Amino acid sequence: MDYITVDNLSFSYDDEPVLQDINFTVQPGEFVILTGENGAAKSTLLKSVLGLLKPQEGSAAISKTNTRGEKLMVGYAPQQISSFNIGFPSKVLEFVESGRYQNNRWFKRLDSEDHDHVKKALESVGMWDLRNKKIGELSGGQKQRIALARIFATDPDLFVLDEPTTGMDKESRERFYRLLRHNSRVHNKAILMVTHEHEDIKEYMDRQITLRRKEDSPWRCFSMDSCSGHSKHQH
Ligand SMILES: Nc1ncnc2c1ncn2[C@@H]1O[C@H](COP(=O)(O)OP(=O)(O)OP(=O)(O)O)[C@@H](O)[C@H]1O
Repeated sequence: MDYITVDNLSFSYDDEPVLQDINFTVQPGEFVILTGENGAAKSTLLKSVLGLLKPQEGSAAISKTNTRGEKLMVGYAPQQISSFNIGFPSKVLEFVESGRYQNNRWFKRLDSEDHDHVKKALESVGMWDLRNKKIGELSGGQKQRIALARIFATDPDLFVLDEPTTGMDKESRERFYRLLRHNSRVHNKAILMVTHEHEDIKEYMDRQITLRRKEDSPWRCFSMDSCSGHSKHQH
């Protein structure tokens, strides 16, 4: 079963072709990174996968159900997620807890398991100690971390993350990658993450998809290994 299926996708902005003939799949349990230089249309590809942009040719689809036959939940972190403004709830802990409520599967009073989950999510981004802070008092980088913690708290089946570690130091990044790897290997989640830091991530990820182009043509998947849709990943 594939959580993401991209099939011969081509996309243009106002007749300006940016992506051509993209093919790949992402399966549950896989941690896949998407790389390419600035302007390689990585964000455009993520938005096409999510259905926020409609490709002119081909298709991108997300499975409607997870491996247990339930509605598949997606956790999306767009670029510059830290620029969000929040009215209520205003405290870090409440904000992350609200992610736990948002998921319909958890539409009940939060129990100790939920509180554990929220605590782990905040610890994973190094923000547990600041749980009682008001969001308005946080720096941009701290807002980014709690936004990611909230996504973890919703417990999605599929993570779609656009440069989530921007501004994090190496130690924080590695802690974040470890958490993603744990989510994919142990909990069978799928991860598609745009990143520039492909050196220190190599030991954590399963597969890398790179967008490159030849001369003036639009961006394409580079490397048939990662773009052919056949994963080497074993469950
Ligand atoms: N809404 C838009 N309208 C027109 N062109 C756009 C739009 N959004 C992006 N582009 C152009 O499409 C190309 C791909 O942009 P995109 O943001 O997807 O690339 P990216 O690989 O995510 O870049 P970066 O690494 O800098 O974040 C760029 O040339 C960009 O200028």
